[in-house]
Amino acid sequence: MKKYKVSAISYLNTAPFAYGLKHSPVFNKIELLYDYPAECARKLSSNQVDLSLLPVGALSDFSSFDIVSNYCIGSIGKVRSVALMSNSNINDIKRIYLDYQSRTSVILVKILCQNVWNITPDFIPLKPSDNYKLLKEYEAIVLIGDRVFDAENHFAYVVDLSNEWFNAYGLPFVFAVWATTKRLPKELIEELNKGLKLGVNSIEKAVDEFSPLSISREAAITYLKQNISYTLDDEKFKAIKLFQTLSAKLN
Ligand SMILES: C=C(O[C@@H]1C=C(C(=O)O)C=C[C@H]1O)C(=O)O
Repeated sequence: MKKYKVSAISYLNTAPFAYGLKHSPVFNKIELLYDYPAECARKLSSNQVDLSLLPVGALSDFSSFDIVSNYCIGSIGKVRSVALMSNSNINDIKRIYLDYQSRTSVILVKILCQNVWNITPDFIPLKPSDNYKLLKEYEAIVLIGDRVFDAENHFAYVVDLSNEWFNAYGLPFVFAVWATTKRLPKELIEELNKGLKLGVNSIEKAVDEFSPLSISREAAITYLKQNISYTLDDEKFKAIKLFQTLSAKLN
């Protein structure tokens, strides 16, 4: 039987989903791939996979798609793992390096610069080989995922982008949704969602299976339970809409 290819995010925040899928009947029908978010988007748009945990910032790449789950990678207030880091105050930042792994947070930071902080820095893509420890004064970096757990210790200023969004708009934030460009069987989608549900209810076990874990087991559990919000509810759909409206208005 042909297996459906699924591109999931390789970070700790997706560990519960991966755990749930691996320990459910749906795992016989899928091949689970682990990619960084920008790759999840690229693989879906180039037809290399059937389903992705798709960064919301990449939704505009697709003329049509279906969101197939009421689970997502979201947050309500502080997310911890999506940060603007620098050694100078926000108002003094002249240049922001943008994580090549991200499609959503690199847009979110531009929305915040334009609408909330009122600053106009230059934006420069960060290369995989760049070393964030060499950042100059007046420069900042947006990083996402587990690398933030180490990087945040090297900077005087760490701004949580999801928290800034929450304070400005009073809404949760959605980083990625389960999306497809194909017509997938209803039964597969149902089984997928059962797997995702199992995962969201098995956070401790998901952490124990995830490696390498770059923070303590307790910190990982707290992060997944308190910072990541997995349900895609009406408020989160509102947030996606606002994000899309504001990104269309970027200079
Ligand atoms: C919460 C996070 O959100 C991530 C950020 C994304 C992006 O910026 O494109 C996409 C998916 C999420 O994994 C994180 O990476 O820590």
